[in-house]
Amino acid sequence: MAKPGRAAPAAAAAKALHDGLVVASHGRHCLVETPTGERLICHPRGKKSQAVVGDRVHWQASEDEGTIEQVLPRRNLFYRQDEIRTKSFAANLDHVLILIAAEPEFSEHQLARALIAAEAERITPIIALNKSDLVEPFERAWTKLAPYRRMHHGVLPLSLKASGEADYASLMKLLAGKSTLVLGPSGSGKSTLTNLLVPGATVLTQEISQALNSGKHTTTSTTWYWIDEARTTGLIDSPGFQEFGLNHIAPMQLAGLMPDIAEHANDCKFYNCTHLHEPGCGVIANVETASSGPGAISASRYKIYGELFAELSQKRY
Ligand SMILES: Nc1nc2c(ncn2[C@@H]2O[C@H](COP(=O)(O)OP(=O)(O)OP(=O)(O)O)[C@@H](O)[C@H]2O)c(=O)[nH]1
Ligand SMILES: [Zn+2]
Repeated sequence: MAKPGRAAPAAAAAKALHDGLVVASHGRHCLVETPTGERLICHPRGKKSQAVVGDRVHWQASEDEGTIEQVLPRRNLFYRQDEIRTKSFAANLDHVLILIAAEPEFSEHQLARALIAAEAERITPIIALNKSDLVEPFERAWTKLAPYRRMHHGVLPLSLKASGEADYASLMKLLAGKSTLVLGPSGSGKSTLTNLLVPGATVLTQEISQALNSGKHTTTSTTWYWIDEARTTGLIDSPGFQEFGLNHIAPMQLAGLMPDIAEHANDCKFYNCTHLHEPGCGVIANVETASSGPGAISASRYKIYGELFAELSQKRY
């Protein structure tokens, strides 16, 4: 039997805290990557501090798996919240890339909601419109996106299937050295994009979800991929773009989170203007009309503002 004094260094080694990055999560299990690139399954310690993809953690070894001892402070957390639950997508993001396509037709509401959620966490949104090879539907979608092309950083046109190489270059200009969450409705080309940027991503995802769920076939969970070998550019894939709940946002915050509306929200007569009906409202005065010039707030964006304001005012606490 080892003398008590001898056991101390081994016990200390087992208790050592290591740095890690959460690269996938399934239920309460996570896949954690070490600074040298090894990956291991970790479980949270107790009920608190559920880690999400993108989290930096301190973990401790326990046999061949690990325990997450601490989730380090996050710089942001991208999530949606409806009446029933909160769903966290990922933490510590530089960008949210919203991928929509000429076909199937995208929902402007959904797009506006995702942009507001990104803005609320100070994450730079990038909008990309895929399938530019489908000329007519692309033209229609491009026109519908006019207010969005003037905001944020414009809209990036893509044709992921037809001109992958050129798209790879234009995407990498924006994404290099950053961590980016990809979101988009079904059929917009998310898998095509992920496989273009990370060849073999689909296979990797299957392996990860099997590891996290003891080999059972599961729906894909949120997964972090490295685009480059040096592991500086991260791409995060996440299922689920429907029902983008914004219950965590107060109605009076909304205008500030919609850049085209925010631009005029300081020109109102009343400091607590809701921009819905007040006289002397800078927003209402700038909503596009038949005779308004460029730079006006689009009627569809103002309508979405009103609908969201009503929805968020009704929420129950
Ligand atoms: N015409 C055209 N089709 C494309 C383009 N990019 C992707 N597609 C097609 O669009 C369909 C959907 O692409 P996916 O990459 O599977 O889309 P997804 O967003 O992953 O879809 P889900 O798996 O349903 O979430 C596929 O049939 C692709 O081949 C493009 O640039 N042009
Ligand atoms: Zn106003």
